[in-house]
Amino acid sequence: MKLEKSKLLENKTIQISGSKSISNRLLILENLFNNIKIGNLSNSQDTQLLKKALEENTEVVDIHHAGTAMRFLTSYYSIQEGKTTILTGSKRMKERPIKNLVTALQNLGVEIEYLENEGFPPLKIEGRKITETKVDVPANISSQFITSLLLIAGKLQNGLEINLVGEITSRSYIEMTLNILTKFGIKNSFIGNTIKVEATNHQLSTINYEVESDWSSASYFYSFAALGRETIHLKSFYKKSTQGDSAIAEIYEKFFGIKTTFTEDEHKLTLQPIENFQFPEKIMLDMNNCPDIAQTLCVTAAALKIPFEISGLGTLRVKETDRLLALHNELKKLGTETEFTDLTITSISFNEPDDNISIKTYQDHRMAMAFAPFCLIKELNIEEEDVVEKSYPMFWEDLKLILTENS
Ligand SMILES: O=C(O)C1=C[C@@H](OP(=O)(O)O)[C@@H](O)[C@H](O)C1
Ligand SMILES: C=C(OP(=O)(O)O)C(=O)O
Repeated sequence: MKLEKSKLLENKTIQISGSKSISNRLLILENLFNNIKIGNLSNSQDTQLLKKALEENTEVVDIHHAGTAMRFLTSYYSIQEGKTTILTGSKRMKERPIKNLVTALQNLGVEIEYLENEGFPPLKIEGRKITETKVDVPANISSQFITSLLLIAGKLQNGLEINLVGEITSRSYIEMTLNILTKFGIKNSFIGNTIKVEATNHQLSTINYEVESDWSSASYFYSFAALGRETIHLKSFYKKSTQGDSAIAEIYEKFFGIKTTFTEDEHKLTLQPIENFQFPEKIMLDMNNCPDIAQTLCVTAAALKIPFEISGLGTLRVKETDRLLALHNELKKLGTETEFTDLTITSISFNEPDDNISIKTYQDHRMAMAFAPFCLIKELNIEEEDVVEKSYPMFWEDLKLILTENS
């Protein structure tokens, strides 16, 4: 996608589709408990793939790049008694770890076989009735393993007690899952490192669940507002969100002077630049709780030439691509040199951007969307633009509503 140097139009409103994370949890629960009417379901490819897999119920399921779908379905198929499922995905999915989840399910009595490499998809899953009640799960690689078990926990004969071992990563996503279980009437507790979910054999009453729009998608508009210094409105969001990425509002107010106000009746956010805002000398931030907005922030900071040191990023290396390496490579083209470890990325220097910038996206939707706001500074090309489909298929269309190609 060739993006000309553009200006941000004033006071435009963007309607963002439902949260991918919430939608994917609801689809699994809907299938297990059948008591929900979902509104504003995510239009992301990941959600569509999960929906299709659940509807078609075939023997071989290819989930492409959808990490949550891969992880959530692993537990889901584990309790489909008497059914054998082969669960596979894209080339990258076969490099994304799943061992901690598979071992937990094996310890609960499920038969799961690795069909290619030990610890990675594809998997052959023999569905079973799980009667065991306790399991240990290392919590430092991906919170999706824990959510996956939590989503089936209420359906197990005796409920489930999960002991989280080690440091807990992406904790906000575990809390989101528990919050949704509570809304469903599935009793749970999270004390210290132990999560307990009660068996839910009784009939649950039907609920209407209106999915809040996706805060990870909203993050790109915070970046546009920070660079373009015009007001943008976003719908449909709630004041108290269950999405950890809603931290973007506080982060962008503190570091980039973008104030968020909320209009209750319209579920609308207004992102308004604070006049004469004094940018910080350095941004130091732990983003372990909101890893999906780390790329957004790094590009905004790079574009504004604000030094940054972002930590808590261990999971970035095993997402759609190695996001730390991808950021390091592509920020260079914007003139920003960085260094990174397994957990951090730090800016070293800011120079002039390249003449002809062409950003590689490494099959990662967030690389494409995070770099797009740089068009407010200089024209650039975003390679393989279709990657945005994974979470935000309308992204390029929506940009047309807020940009004028006019330097
Ligand atoms: O549970 C979820 O919906 C997600 C959890 C996070 O993954 P990790 O726990 O692997 O960091 C996040 O990055 C992903 O986009 C969605
Ligand atoms: C990491 C992501 O997704 P997943 O792990 O579900 O593939 C993401 O959307 O940024």
